[in-house]
Amino acid sequence: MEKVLLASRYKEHSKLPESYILPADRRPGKLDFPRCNSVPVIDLGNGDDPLEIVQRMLKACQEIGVFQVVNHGVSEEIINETRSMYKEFFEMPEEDKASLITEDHEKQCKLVTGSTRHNGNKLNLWRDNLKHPCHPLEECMKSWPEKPTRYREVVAAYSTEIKKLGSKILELLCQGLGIDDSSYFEGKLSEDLQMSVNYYPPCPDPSLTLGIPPHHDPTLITILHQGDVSGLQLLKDGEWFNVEAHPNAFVVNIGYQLQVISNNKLKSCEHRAVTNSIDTRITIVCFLYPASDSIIEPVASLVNESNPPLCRAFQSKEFMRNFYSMGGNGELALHPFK
Ligand SMILES: O=C(O)CCC(=O)C(=O)O
Ligand SMILES: [Fe+2]
Repeated sequence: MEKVLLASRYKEHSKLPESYILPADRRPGKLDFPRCNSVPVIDLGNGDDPLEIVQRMLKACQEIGVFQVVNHGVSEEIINETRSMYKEFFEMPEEDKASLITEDHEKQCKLVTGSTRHNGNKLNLWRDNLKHPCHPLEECMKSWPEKPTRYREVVAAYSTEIKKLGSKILELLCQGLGIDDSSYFEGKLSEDLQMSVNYYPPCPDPSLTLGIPPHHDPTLITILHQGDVSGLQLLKDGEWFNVEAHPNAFVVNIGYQLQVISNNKLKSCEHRAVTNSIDTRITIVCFLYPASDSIIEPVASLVNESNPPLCRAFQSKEFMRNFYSMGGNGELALHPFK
């Protein structure tokens, strides 16, 4: 347990523990990265022309694979309640969280250390993370934390709202891709929702460590709330950029499986999380996945002579297995299906 909660335990210390110092070629180094001006903030609820919304989304997904949404329909009250509940959760005494720390792969709800395997190397990362599935809701809730006492009620409401927002975004992307069947992503293809909440305490030397190393999300889409502390960075043209924190916005990332379905028309972006020395940062990340036995393949109408199919059809779970064994690299995970 000592190892697991190290990041939050070291919160008060002035020096970064050795075990968190990354090899020189993996450190973020300088910290004053510029903001990425091409991540648009798209207003979903202000009566803007739906066609224009779809075009802006599509452009962002083609160029960088990330956009932010405001007026998204998830109430401020639910967001604030969820954020304050998670702050309380991560700051509870360790004995209240001990039962969630487990190596047991069968356990659905897990509090894990910042340690991760990435490209075969074990790295210690400056974060604590709580993960659990949210679908089917009633069933999954039984495995969720019992403390804070309002946990299950709050997260059930939050995840239900995020699921609705996810459907709305997928419907708009479906239009943007010109897929005739507007319900293409409904049902099994967007059935699974995983909650993953990151707690990054202030870090004594953010230039030497990372919160999360560079990766693509293996999802359909990811809907992330970063509150008012930035730290999410994306790689564009070989350089890192900050995604500006808008407290009312959700960041939407195109996941690798959606890149495949769109036959490369929508791009999944490589991103990472950096730490800072002043503010605790909490990010609430909802991963929208296809059901594990869904068939993933490029949409037929997006395949033609100049855009040959990226790969053959596969089951979502086959891709996920590869993705994890390839250290979070989407391109390598897709290779066996080429
Ligand atoms: O916390 C963040 O800003 C990034 C989180 C992320 O990329 C992830 O959980 O996959
Ligand atoms: Fe991610």
